[in-house]
Amino acid sequence: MKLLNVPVIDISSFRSGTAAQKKAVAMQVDQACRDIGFLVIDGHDISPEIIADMRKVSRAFFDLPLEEKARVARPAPDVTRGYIGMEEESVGRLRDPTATAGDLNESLMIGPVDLPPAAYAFSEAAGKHFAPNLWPASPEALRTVWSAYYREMGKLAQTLMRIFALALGLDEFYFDDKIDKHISRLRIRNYPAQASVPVPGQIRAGAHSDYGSLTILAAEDRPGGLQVCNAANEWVDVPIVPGCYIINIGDLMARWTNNTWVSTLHRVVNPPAGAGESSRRQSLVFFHNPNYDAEITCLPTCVSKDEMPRYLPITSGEYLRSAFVTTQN
Ligand SMILES: O=C(O)CCC(=O)C(=O)O
Ligand SMILES: [Fe+2]
Repeated sequence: MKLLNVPVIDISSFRSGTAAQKKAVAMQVDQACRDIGFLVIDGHDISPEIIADMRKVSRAFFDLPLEEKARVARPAPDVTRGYIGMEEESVGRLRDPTATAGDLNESLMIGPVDLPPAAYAFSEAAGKHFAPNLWPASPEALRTVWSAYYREMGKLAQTLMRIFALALGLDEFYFDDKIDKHISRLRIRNYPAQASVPVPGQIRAGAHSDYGSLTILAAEDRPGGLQVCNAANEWVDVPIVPGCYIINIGDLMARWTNNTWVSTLHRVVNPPAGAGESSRRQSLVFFHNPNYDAEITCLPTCVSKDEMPRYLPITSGEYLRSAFVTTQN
């Protein structure tokens, strides 16, 4: 029986357990990634303080007047840095070109905070994956807090990729050298309370799947939250468990696994009319992406000898570049 709801998995015994305990965690993760593409993890070691600091400085940024926020506006559609205002993007448009209403959130986004050597980071193949970050002048602490959080997310993503490797029957460290110069993005989304009724079809974030290897999301339990489309084609709420992260795999991981794992559609729905100020919601979203020169070629354990892989090999950087250009997300 396929999982139709998102499971909660404690990964602490992967970090400190025996080989058998690590394998047991990996097997649970494998089932979640095959069946629904989402899991909630407990037992990560990210401190509650850094999450609270992230929430505080990010909220202070979104509370600034629009002119201030616009000083760090995204410089061009294919540069995934900076501020994107309310209704400026529609993440559902790629799958549904009739989804013309803009999403009811605003966001601020950064890329890598520690650069690899210039010859690698600024080569032609690197494209804009190491474009400079646009740091707002206020709040002053944002840069330090966000940089520290980005680094923490990179470490947690490495642990998750090790779990993924075991789950896929590979050596635990299989992905390590493919993610040691990762081109991940950290994006904080602010979903304000809704003072007026949205236009038909307009929601907080339209139905989409993520692009990269995996996403690490700290959500908030507020009216108008995250839903995932399960294997029975029903929208189910993703559980918000205090202190836990929501993890999902992206399209690149599905491709890497030859669709053994699923990158599922998800969306953020509106709060009920009149829900009031308590429906303001903030998401800390870390989109993990492998090194730009990592070859995304069908994993050896995801295809049998007499079968052809479904996809041609492509580099992570080229795959993501074309996804950003298509959707301007
Ligand atoms: O805010 C959320 O809960 C999810 C946001 C999301 O799916 C995304 O940013 O890709
Ligand atoms: Fe998403």
